[in-house]
Amino acid sequence: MPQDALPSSILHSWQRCLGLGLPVSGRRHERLSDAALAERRDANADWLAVARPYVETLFEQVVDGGHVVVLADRDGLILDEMGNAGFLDKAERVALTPGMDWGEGVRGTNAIGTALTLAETVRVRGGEHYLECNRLLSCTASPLLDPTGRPVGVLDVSGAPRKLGPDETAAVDATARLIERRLFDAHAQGARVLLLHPDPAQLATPRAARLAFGDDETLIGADRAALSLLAQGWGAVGRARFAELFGETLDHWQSRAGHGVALLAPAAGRPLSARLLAPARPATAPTPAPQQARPTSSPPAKAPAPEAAEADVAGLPPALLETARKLLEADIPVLVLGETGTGKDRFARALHAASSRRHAPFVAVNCAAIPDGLVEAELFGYEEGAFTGARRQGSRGRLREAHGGVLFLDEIGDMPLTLQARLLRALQERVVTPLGGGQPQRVDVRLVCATHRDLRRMVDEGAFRADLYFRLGHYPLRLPPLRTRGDVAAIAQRLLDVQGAARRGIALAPDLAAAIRRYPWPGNLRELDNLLRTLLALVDDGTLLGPEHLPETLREDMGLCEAGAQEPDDATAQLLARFGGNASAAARALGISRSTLYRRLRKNGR
Ligand SMILES: Nc1ncnc2c1ncn2[C@@H]1O[C@H](COP(=O)(O)OP(=O)(O)OP(=O)(O)O)[C@@H](O)[C@H]1O
Repeated sequence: MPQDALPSSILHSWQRCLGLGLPVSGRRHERLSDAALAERRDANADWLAVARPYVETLFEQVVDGGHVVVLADRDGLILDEMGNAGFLDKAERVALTPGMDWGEGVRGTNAIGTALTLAETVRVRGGEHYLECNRLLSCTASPLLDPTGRPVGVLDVSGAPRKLGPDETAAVDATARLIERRLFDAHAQGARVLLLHPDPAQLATPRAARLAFGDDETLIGADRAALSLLAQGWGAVGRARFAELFGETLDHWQSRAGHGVALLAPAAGRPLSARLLAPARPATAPTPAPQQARPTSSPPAKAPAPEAAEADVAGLPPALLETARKLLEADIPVLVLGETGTGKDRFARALHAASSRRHAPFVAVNCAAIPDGLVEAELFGYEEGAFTGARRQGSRGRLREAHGGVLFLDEIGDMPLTLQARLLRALQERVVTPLGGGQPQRVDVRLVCATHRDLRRMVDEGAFRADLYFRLGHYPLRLPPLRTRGDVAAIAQRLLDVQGAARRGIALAPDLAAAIRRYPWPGNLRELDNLLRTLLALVDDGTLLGPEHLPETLREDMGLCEAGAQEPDDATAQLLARFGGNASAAARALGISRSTLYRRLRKNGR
């Protein structure tokens, strides 16, 4: 064999097949009976349910009619296949169909079997297949590992050799990693999850590596990126303690870092930025065996701040929260700008939870919700009998209530002009004098303000005091509208997960995910979050959320109504009728996604 004529991975695979005495003409292999195949699918039901929605998306992305997308189990037995009818026929001829075994020892060098043997993404083109009959295929497969490093199955895209471009490998690999991420999330429920990356700005992106730790600080799950950052192998999972990996206990690190970004120094490798995710629900780690019980001297794990978890799912760069935290700690007022519903209030609470003042009060005042005449009394307090209607014993005022903690002035743009001067004075002098002539009181508050208004324009128009604006707006932070926060469907998926959708077997169908990506979300996170909460309240466990679950008004706004209005052609109408009008079931029977079915209906109906 001339050097470099073949990738070494293929050459070694050929040598393994030769060693097994496999004839290149192949042997006959029986298809598994329907009953046995159903049993194998049952045994793999958990990860198949996670993987299937991603397979549909991959199918839509890469498949041009000449390909199939395949899911096989960890032995290489094909469980599921999705493809265009024309190519399915071809696949059938080479037995690339459910119930057939594509392990390397049976079917020679091929993407499914060889990817499982090597535990890495593999591309096998045409003549690189060991069996002659498979040389009409070009395939890319990536093994799916659970967070302990155990292969659960394999994802494969196969087609005619000419039709596969270099992109397939990247798409298959990326989809496999997404599926593994979901397997990790399911596995790590209730555990402490650590995000890691050399660059802190990447911690909020899918590039962040992940580790999960059990109650006794043992590593119970990891992804490949995390292990490679720590120069560890899969053997560390289930064995290594946090302290062995990082030289201090997790409880200790957590008491220092909370849920903010902080540096961690791995025993091997360079320092990394890290952040602890707050679990979505109270930890339910298995009860430790008595001899493993945590020593009573170690500090108890801190209850996670729910606000921190919520800020995390909103697709905000963590650098934003970190910048705000630094301003707050330096006693510089934090001004948060953003359209309505972008999460300014939540952000302010997350900031408090991430700050050194998290155990001191967080006092929120909505300046737009208090009648003009009462804002002053509300903020500064009053002495007994200061004005008609005042409470007998007077009031301390919200500024003093926030003493030692954080005062959050929401809708600061709605504060009456007259009061702005008084607020400015209080901020400068750090003293408040209650209405009705009480003693001046010193206050120590850190200030966070928010508004959806354009304060600078208000200053130009004389509706907001310039001196107060310059006092508050040293470094305004703008929360981006939802439509510009990257993949809105991924944010929706995470919101669903936080609300327990995964536990109930509820997932987003690809066509709803696509509609969510297209829609501009004028009400931002409020609109998306409320919609998802409502859908979760309405649907049964195990539902694949599709456009049909949306309220009609939103379907119209999202432009999703026309498909139903078309006249389907006879054949498709009959098929739909056979499935009682259930488009999902009809699409599944055809091995296509529902949106492809609708597209086909529209085309044929015209
Ligand atoms: N980080 C988040 N995670 C999940 N949901 C969020 C998040 N931030 C905001 N939301 C959703 O949006 C709603 C509104 O959030 P919030 O009150 O913080 O927004 P806002 O920008 O202050 O709105 P407004 O300008 O109208 O006062 C919340 O009740 C919640 O449903």
